[in-house]
Formats: sequence, C-alpha cells, structure tokens
Amino acid sequence: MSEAAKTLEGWYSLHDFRAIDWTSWKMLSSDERQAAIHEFLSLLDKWNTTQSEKKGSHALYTVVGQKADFMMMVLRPTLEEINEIENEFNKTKLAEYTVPTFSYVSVVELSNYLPSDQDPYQSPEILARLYPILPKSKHVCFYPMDKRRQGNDNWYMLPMEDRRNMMRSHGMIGRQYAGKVKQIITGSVGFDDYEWGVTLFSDDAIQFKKLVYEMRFDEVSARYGEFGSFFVGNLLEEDRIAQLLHIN
Ligand code: VOV
Repeated sequence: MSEAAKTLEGWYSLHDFRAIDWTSWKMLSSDERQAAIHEFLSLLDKWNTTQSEKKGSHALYTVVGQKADFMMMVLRPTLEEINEIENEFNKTKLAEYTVPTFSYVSVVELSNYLPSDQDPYQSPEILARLYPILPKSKHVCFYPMDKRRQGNDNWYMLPMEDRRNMMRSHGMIGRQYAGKVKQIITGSVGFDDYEWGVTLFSDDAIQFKKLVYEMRFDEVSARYGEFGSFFVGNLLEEDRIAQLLHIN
C-alpha cells in the first residue's frame, strides 16, 4: 500500500452559487427590494464582525456567464456554523429571489508533500494558510478537481516519493505566480463530489488562464488532473450590491 499524505485541516468552507430570479425580483416594489437588500447587508455586517474577530472569513463575487450570478464563499471553524450560515441566508428575503445553482463543501487543507521540520501549529505562516482571511482581489476563479485513478494512471498507487517529486514541481510553477495569484486548496474527500476545491484570487483575471494553462503541462496536472466546472467572477463590494440589484 502507498503511504497516504498527511494533511492539516483548517477552517471548513462553503462555496454557494446563486442565480438571481430577475423576473420575480422585478415584480417587487422598490421598497420591498430596498428592505431585502438592507437585510442582506445586515447579514454581511454580522459576517464582517466574525471576520474581524478572526473566527472565520467570507468573500462575495459576481459570477460571469450563465452558471450563476453571484457566489458566497464562507469559512468557519465548524461544519455546524457553515450549515447555520447557509440556513440563515436561505431565510432572508433576497434568498427567495435566488436559485441555487451549485455548492461545494470542503475544508482548508495543507499536505506534507513539501515537508518542514517545524511544528505546523506553531508556525504563523501555516496558521495563516489554514485560517485565511480571504483577500479582496478583483477576481476569483473556482473549480473542483480530482486526481485520476485509472489504469496505469492511478495517483493513489504511486509511491510517496514520486508524488512528492511531482508536487515539488507543481509548487515551483505556482511560486512563479507569487504576488499575482493567491490559491486556497480545500479538501473535500468524503464531503463533496470531487477531491479538492481550487479557489484562486487575483487582480488580473488573465493570470488564472496563464497559471492553469501552464500547470496543464506539468505532470501532476497533465497526467493526473481531472476537473469539474470552472467559475470565474468579479469582486462584489458591499457598496455595489444595491447597484447590482437595482431595477429602473
Ligand atoms: C498560485 C499558485 C500555487 C502554488 C504556489 C501551489 C503550491 C502547492 C503546494 C506547495 C502544494 C503541496 C503542499 C500543500 O500546500 O498542500 C499544493 C497542493 C495542491 N495544489 Fe497547488 N499551488 C498553486 C496553484 C494550484 C492550482 C492552480 C491548482 C489546480 C491544478 C490545475 O492544474 O489546475 C492546484 C491544485 C493543488 C492541489 C489539488 C493540491 C493538493 C494535492 C494533494 O495531492 O494533496 N494548485 N499546491
């Protein structure tokens, strides 16, 4: 049997994708729409307080294309809190005018492919990666992925050393994007339909394309990567929410 990589887990994560039901939303009076927006902003206020206390983090992005209109990514210490947040949003007025289009449940994950001698829970860098405050980058890119388990291409039957070498090469490509793309890898084995969620943040959306393309030529992605749907979007600042939902 091959040796399993050891993983460290941080905050639980929910990616919640919604389409807006514009037809119904337009039928509300302007006052009703204002009240719904106001209620949603109060919910975000609450999440901002949690974030400032470093008990979680969240990000709000519009999604380009027909897969969704916006995405909420929420990080919390427990799966119960993730579930509560989901229900809390679903009880808002705004939620009545949204249609869920996709969701992803996972947990922030780091592996020991690139070993370090430190006690990970004493390292501020590692703690910052396990419990990240999500950046306010202009763009987000999200997709779920697997490592292939087929015929001769079975990641899970490779010796640790081969996997480590491939992950080292993966990390070297990624490092060239330092300062341009921030990645958050969340593990979802046992939680959702793929093995990982990949969330990328950047101020320049073209960097997503360049990074993902370059990685396609690297063995771990070229031979073993299998990908779900890709979502790409733009930062939805709180002061733009009213504008997004505004009807003339
Ligand atoms: C922005 C750049 C970037 C950087 C610097 C980076 C580095 C690293 C390091 C050092 C490590 C290993 C240790 C750890 O930290 O866990 C990883 C781990 C991982 N990665 Fe990565 N990755 C990046 C970016 C990055 C991208 C764009 C993708 C998607 C791949 C693609 O083809 O579309 C990805 C995937 C993953 C996955 C699924 C894992 C877990 C694999 C496993 O088997 O456990 N990743 N990654």
